[in-house]
Amino acid sequence: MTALLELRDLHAGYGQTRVLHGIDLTVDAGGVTALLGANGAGKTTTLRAVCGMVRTTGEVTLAGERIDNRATEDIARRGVAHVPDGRGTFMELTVEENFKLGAYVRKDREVTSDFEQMFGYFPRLRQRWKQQAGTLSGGEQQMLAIARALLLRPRLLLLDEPSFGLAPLIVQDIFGILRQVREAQGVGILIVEQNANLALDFADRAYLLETGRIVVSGPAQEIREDEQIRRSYLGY
Ligand SMILES: Nc1ncnc2c1ncn2[C@@H]1O[C@H](COP(=O)(O)OP(=O)(O)OP(=O)(O)O)[C@@H](O)[C@H]1O
Repeated sequence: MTALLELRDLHAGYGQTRVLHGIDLTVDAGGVTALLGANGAGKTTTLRAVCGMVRTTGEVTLAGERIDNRATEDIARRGVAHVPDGRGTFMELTVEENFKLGAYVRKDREVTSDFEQMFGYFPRLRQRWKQQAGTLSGGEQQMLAIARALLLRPRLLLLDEPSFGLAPLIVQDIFGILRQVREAQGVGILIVEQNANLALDFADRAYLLETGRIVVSGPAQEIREDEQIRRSYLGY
């Protein structure tokens, strides 16, 4: 399979604080890669590094093209959509306005049919169309954030803890939809999750990050079935 995203010897940090110390990671085209690790390991920073929100050294390659240290907007135009932790929706705007912002970089006329496609995935968003995003439930906000990212028609979707703070049934719903999206749109996904079980179930490939370094990597299924890895790193 061709690599969609490749990180090679990636270093990143904030000012004097170095957070990532040489990460190698791959997302296959149409594949799902999970990035796991304890609080503060550098998972969010890795996603930020991919979409140009922190300064990096090393290589970030999207479908064979270097994107490291480009502007965030330029990276978005090349097909990278980011659903940050805290959802990244515009809380004071309505669902409709958030949808329109999601599609803002698109110049084609198919946006309206993509709105319909999003309603197919997330019927509740149609019912909440004129509602302010800040007044939606946590699950609806996560759905809106994912829909908004998908309206970019990304090649790569970066998801930062999509299950955070949500009830188990909603989480199941959202992951069910992510599976459909992956099949229907062939989008590659890099997902950060505290819920290792959930992420390993969803992903084909996984990496375990510890204080800015990858300590375990491999097929998600193998990691899920490895009792020693589970006990040492995942705490279950
Ligand atoms: N804007 C920032 N300025 C300075 N340090 C930061 C900033 N953001 C994160 N850090 C530091 O970088 C380190 C890694 O943080 P990061 O958010 O990437 O970890 P994480 O693995 O995503 O953790 P969590 O699961 O808690 O979100 C932490 O020590 C954190 O304090």
